[in-house]
This record gives sequence, structure tokens and C-alpha cells, in this order.
Amino acid sequence: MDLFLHYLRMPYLLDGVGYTLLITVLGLLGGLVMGVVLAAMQLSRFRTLAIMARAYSIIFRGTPLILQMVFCYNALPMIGIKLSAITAAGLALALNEAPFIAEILRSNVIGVDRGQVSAGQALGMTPAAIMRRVIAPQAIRSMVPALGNESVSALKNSSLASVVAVQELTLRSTQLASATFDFFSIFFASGLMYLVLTGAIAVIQIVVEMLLDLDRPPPKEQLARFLRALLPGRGTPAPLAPVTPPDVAAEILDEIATDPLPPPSPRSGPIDRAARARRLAGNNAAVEVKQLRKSYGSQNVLDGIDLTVRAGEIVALLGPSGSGKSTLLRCINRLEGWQDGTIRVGGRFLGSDEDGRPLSPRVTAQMRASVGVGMVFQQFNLFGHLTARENIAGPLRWVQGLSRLDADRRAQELLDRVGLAHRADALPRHLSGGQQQRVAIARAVAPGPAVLLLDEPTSALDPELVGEVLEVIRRLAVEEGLAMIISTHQLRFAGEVADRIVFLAEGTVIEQGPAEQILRAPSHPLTARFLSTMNAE
Ligand SMILES: Nc1ncnc2c1ncn2[C@@H]1O[C@H](COP(=O)(O)OP(=O)(O)OP(=O)(O)O)[C@@H](O)[C@H]1O
Repeated sequence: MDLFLHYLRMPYLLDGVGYTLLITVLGLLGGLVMGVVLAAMQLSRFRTLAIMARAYSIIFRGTPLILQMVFCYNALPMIGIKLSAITAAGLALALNEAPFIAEILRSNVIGVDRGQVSAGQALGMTPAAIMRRVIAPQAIRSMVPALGNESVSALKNSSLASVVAVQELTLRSTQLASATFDFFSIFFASGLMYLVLTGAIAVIQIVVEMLLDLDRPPPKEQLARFLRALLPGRGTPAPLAPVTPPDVAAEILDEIATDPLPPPSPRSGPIDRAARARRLAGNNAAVEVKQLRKSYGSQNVLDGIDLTVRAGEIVALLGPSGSGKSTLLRCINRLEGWQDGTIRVGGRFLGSDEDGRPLSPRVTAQMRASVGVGMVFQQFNLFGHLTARENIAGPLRWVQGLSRLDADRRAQELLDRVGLAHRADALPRHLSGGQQQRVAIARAVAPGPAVLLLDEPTSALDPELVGEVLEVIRRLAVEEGLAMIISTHQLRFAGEVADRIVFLAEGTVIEQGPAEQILRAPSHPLTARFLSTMNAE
């Protein structure tokens, strides 16, 4: 035991720990920088960059680290690059770690829900803003455990630096053991030193995970949890965690509790359809679709669509599943490209110049914001790491440039109008589907768009939640006089709010006209069949 303690304190071995740490840090930092570059190359739109990054990964993941160390130390001098043993070992470790770290980064980036990316685009966020505000914060949270693993593995791999005579812990332990024949005590002591280092990495990982935990309890509770994690089974026994965490309980209570909408504004009342139609006829076109053709491979999805929606007009898109309603809405917002035809929103070609040449994603995003087109998605697509308030206020700051105070004020006002002021600090996953969609509608309306596109906003909801969402659409969009194109299967709602119904089948408009007329007396047999099926359900 004395010998073991003696080796534990021995400066010769402790210096070895220093070298081990130095190589590990060099390898991890270098690997992280190169990993970010490799991941960016693989995710880039340029195929050549992606292929180069992939080739690098194949080479450096597929060859042993020990060979890479020898190569950096012994072969590089032949082409005039002479490195010290420590630098060569650090470089080799970095070159080897880079593809592994790149894969961790890449898989976590592509793992972020694509719907949130579409929502960011629809809000006018540039690709860089989406990466910084939406993807990175969520990807970083989920990559911490894998990076923790990678750090431990790098620390252990640093022992291979002994092959180029770096005086790290393993080399010094073996040298000492060969000289003293005290194998057991020396290797036991150096093993414990490695354990302390990997334990430190585990502690750092726990702390980072706790700091990034979105459901983080107050700091006091956090400290207690940290101590419990550090000292399992020591000290006062921790009270049993409640079976139902407070947030989940709040969520369940919230589902049960009614959160009534505020009373409707005095503006809502019976509509004089004829007067409204006359007024709308004189308005400018908010959306103009001409001869739009879109196909996925050999499948024609939109086949020569013509559609004009005037400012303030509400158009309901009806049609069987697969008729192309969502695709049409996504094309209007330039979330999709198309093969032929033109689309103007607010008189401008969204995403292309006057000659039809496509603009960059960044310029398209800025155009979306300046034209004023918002979108509500079937799957809500709220940013999962942000509270209800931040989901609304964030884009107002990042895209519209509002101050934090003004953005928060506007978000709170809208949450109030959709009856969710009391849930402003809740994360999307703690809200019911109906509540999430109400926040999503408030978020789309917040910048004051001229055109609002709604892609089956109630079809992912349980029947009892549909009514509250339709009521919010009525209050926030209909009463505000936005031009609206809503794809829906809610015939009654369409009849109540839409000025016009456009019926789509197999990518073509087969019938359109005043909502009342289409719903009461459709002229096309396909429309009639669709309506009778829907009414029967
Ligand atoms: N990214 C895609 N790749 C290939 N095919 C697609 C893609 N998106 C849509 N489609 C196809 O295009 C057609 C139209 O789809 P779309 O979602 O626009 O229809 P929809 O009328 O909105 O249907 P639903 O009411 O079920 O949502 C479908 O046949 C669908 O399979």
C-alpha cells in the first residue's frame, strides 16, 4: 500500500499525467476545429466539398492511430515538416478524432426536426440565423454525451503517443516498471490516475448536461442533484423523486383545464358577403400563380395551376389527399422549387429575380420577410428549445430587428389574444397540440404579414382541440384582414370564413367559386363526391 501511495505521488508519473493531458487537449481541440470544418463540408450544397470530406473520413477512420502518429513524427520530416514528438502526437490524435467528431456534429445537426427549419425559413430567417438560433442550440444539447465519450476515448488513445517516445503516463509507467520490477503497484497507481482523468471528464459532462437541460430546476435543487450524482450513496439519503415531475403534472393539468380565449372583438359579426366580394374585387393581387407545374421525379404533382388571391381575400383549398395542396402552399412561399410557371407574392417573384434566375437562400429569406408572407404548418413546427414567448419574440428580434422589450411585449400581447398568456414560459413539449398550434399561429401573425398560408392547421389535432385553433385563426387572421390561403378539411369553417373555395384534384384546379355556392351546389362530380364523403364523416 505504501508503495502504491508512493507511486501515486511520484513527480515522474505526475509529469507523465501532464503530457497525457497535453496530448489529449491538443487532439480534442484540433479534432473539434477540423471536425466542424469536415461537418460543414459534408453538409454543404457543394458536392465536391462533401466528397472531399467523406474521403478524408474514410482514410483517417480506416487507418490505425498508431500508424498516423508514426507518420506525423517520422514521415512528415521527409517533406520538410519537422515536428516535436508532442506536436506530432497531438496532430495525429487531432487528425484521427476529426472525422469521429464531424460525424457526431453532422448526425446531431441533421437530427434536428426539418419542420423547424421550414418554419424558420417561412419566418424569413436566413440559413445562418436558422443554424445559429434553431439548429445549433438543439444539436449541441444532444451531442454532449457523444462528445463526452469521444473525450474519454481520446484520453485513452493518447497512450499510443509512447510509440513516438512522448513521455506520457503509459510510457513512464512501463519504463518505471521495467527498472523497478514493481509492476503491480506502478500499474495500479497509473490506472487510478487514468480513472481520475476520465472521472473528471464524466463530471464535466454531467455539469454541461445539467446546464443545458431545458427542464432545469432552480439552482438550489440543481446543486443538490449535482452532489447526489457525484457522491452516490453518501450523505443524507436523497428524497425519492416524485413519480410525476412538476412540469408533466402542469402539462396534464393544463390539458384538462380550459384556457378560454378572451372574448371576441366587437368587429366579429355576420358578414355581408356581397359587399365583401365587391370590395375584394377592387383589391390588388396578393398572390398570383400562373401555369405552375411541379413534379417529383416522374410524378406530376401540380399541373398548370392558375390562382389569384386578392389582398384581404380568404381562399380555402379543398381536395383529396395527395391532390397537391401542401405542395402548392410550399411553392407559394418558395419552400419548394418548381419546373414551370410563375408565382408572384405582393407583386414580387419570391426567390427569383425578374428574369426568373433563382436568388440565394439568404436573399430569398430576406424577401419573404419584406414581402410579408407567413405560414402555419400541420405539425406546428415550434422551435423545441424555446418557450412559447420566445418562439414568437425570437423571430421578431432576429428578422424584424425589434428590441427585446418590444418583441416580448408583442409576443405577450399575442399570447393573450390566443388565450395562452399564462403559458408564456412553457416549452412546446409541455403544451397540448392545440396550444402549440395557437402559439404557431400567433408566431406567424406576429410580424404583421400581408399573406398567411395555412397548411391543414387542424389535421394533426384531436377532434376536441380543433375548435380552439379554428377560433384563433378566425380572430388573428380573418379579423385582421390578411389574405389567406388555407388548406383544410373543415368544411363548416371553410363555409363560414372563406370568400372562395378552390378545389384541387391531381394537381389541377377543377372547380372554384364562392364558398357558399361550391359547398351547396358543386358543379364537378369529383367535388360533389369529395364533399359528400367529408360530410358523411
Ligand atoms: N418531397 C416529396 N418528394 C416526393 N413526392 C412528394 C414530396 N412531397 C409531396 N410529394 C407527393 O406529391 C403529391 C402531393 O402531395 P401534397 O402533400 O401536396 O398533397 P396534399 O393535397 O397536401 O395531401 P394531404 O391532404 O394528404 O396533405 C403526393 O403524391 C405526395 O406523395
